[in-house]
Amino acid sequence: MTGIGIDRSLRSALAAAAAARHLLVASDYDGVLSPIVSQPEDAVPDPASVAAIESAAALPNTSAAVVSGRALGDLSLRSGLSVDGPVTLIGSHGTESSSGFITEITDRHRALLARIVAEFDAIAADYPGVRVESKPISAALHVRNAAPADADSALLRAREGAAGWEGVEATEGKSVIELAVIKTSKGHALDALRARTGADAVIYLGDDVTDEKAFAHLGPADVSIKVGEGPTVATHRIPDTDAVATVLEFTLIQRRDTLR
Ligand SMILES: O=P(O)(O)OC[C@H]1O[C@H](O[C@H]2O[C@H](CO)[C@@H](O)[C@H](O)[C@H]2O)[C@H](O)[C@@H](O)[C@@H]1O
Repeated sequence: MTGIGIDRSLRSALAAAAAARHLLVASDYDGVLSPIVSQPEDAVPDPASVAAIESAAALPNTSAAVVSGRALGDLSLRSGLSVDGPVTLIGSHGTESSSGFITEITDRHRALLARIVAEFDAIAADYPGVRVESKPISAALHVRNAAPADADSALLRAREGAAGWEGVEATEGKSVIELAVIKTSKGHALDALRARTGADAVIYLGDDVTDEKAFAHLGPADVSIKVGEGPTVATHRIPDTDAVATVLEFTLIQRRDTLR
């Protein structure tokens, strides 16, 4: 793998990061390791990307992580990566880690989450194809499989209703609105990972709105890579999950060369 398919500026940024004393390779899951599909439970990762991440995590002075909006257990199940394994898994948009919740969940949080789920269930019941995903600190209203007018109405009801309740944090992503009962930030999760690993360079790949918080926490020695279309603060862009595998394999080869 020579990095064919990724542009020269990204190749040289990856090579520079791969020469760091300690490298952290971190990636989003949906839309990055796995293509976007109709049903969340059908999201299967590209085996080449997972193999490259696992191989990176096995190298000296090199750490690897997957940072996802999915619940931690679901992320482990879909990715095939163990919660206790060498690749660190972070779920719930940076709020759940393999060592437990980063923020404590109280009875008030649980009660608010139950109200959100009930509200989402009521919305979903009115629009065929709309479904609710319930997670430890949030609920997601998925509209990908609804007729366009129904999808718009369902999202509007969520925006004008529960999204405005006190203590609720709303995030919109790919055909989804998600309401969380505690503040989430993939950026803070990356900061914590950087501090824990002592990484002096971070490579992060993401495709969605919540990944922008991660990109915003990266500095000049890091490499931020947006996957697909849409506005971004990332400094590099690649088209799809095939290119993700190319980037991860190229990074692995560069890192092995550095360590040789
Ligand atoms: O942070 P990520 O790993 O990208 O997770 C973001 C959300 O991903 C999932 O939903 C998205 O992917 C589904 C499967 O491709 C797709 O059907 C859905 O339309 C997308 O919004 C997941 O279900 C959510 O919990 C994550 O927050």
